[in-house]
Amino acid sequence: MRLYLIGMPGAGKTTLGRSLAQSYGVPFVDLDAEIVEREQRSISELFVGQGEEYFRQCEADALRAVVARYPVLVLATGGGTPCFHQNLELLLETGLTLYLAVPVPELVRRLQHAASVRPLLAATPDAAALEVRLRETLAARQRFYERAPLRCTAPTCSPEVVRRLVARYSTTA
Ligand SMILES: Nc1ncnc2c1ncn2[C@@H]1O[C@H](COP(=O)(O)OP(=O)(O)OP(=O)(O)O)[C@@H](O)[C@H]1O
Ligand SMILES: O=C(O)C1=C[C@@H](O)[C@@H](O)[C@H](O)C1
Ligand SMILES: [Mg+2]
Repeated sequence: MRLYLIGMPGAGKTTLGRSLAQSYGVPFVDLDAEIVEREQRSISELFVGQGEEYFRQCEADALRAVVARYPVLVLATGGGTPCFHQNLELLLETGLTLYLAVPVPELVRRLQHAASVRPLLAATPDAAALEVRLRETLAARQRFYERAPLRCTAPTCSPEVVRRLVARYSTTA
């Protein structure tokens, strides 16, 4: 089975994805890392140098390549992945998608020292500006994220909790 993690920047897709994959004993792929590998440039270089549209095309291409290569994996998507190029439809058709729902104040706590390396959050000089940016972004993305059949709400999103959710879903679906 392919398990896809979606959610806002800072939701913990990479962190949780890596430990979930380890506990299932299946490959872990981070889509942002995959894009960097394919393009041989950092996410910031792609965003700033080529623009968001170019980045979104790289992201869509990388997603399709990963899905074709791995019948079984845990995939940490990028924060915007489900919102462009029919990527959400692909995720819903080819695997089980879990939305990591984390309240904005918690995202601010996690990201305030790391926003500058995230291009979409780069121009946020302080926590208040970061919070505004995150709220706007979430408002635009929620309708995509909420189509995931599974959702886990912080602070309970441990690998154990997610494994239970997946097991319950798999026996009832
Ligand atoms: N459950 C958690 N509790 C507290 N902090 C966490 C938790 N999960 C992740 N973090 C911290 O939050 C930050 C962001 O986590 P992570 O990089 O996994 O998020 P992400 O969803 O992959 O973000 P992005 O979309 O930017 O790639 C990291 O500093 C990480 O250590
Ligand atoms: O939320 C977003 O749109 C992004 C999140 C990151 O994971 C990267 O995919 C990139 O910085 C864009
Ligand atoms: Mg990540």
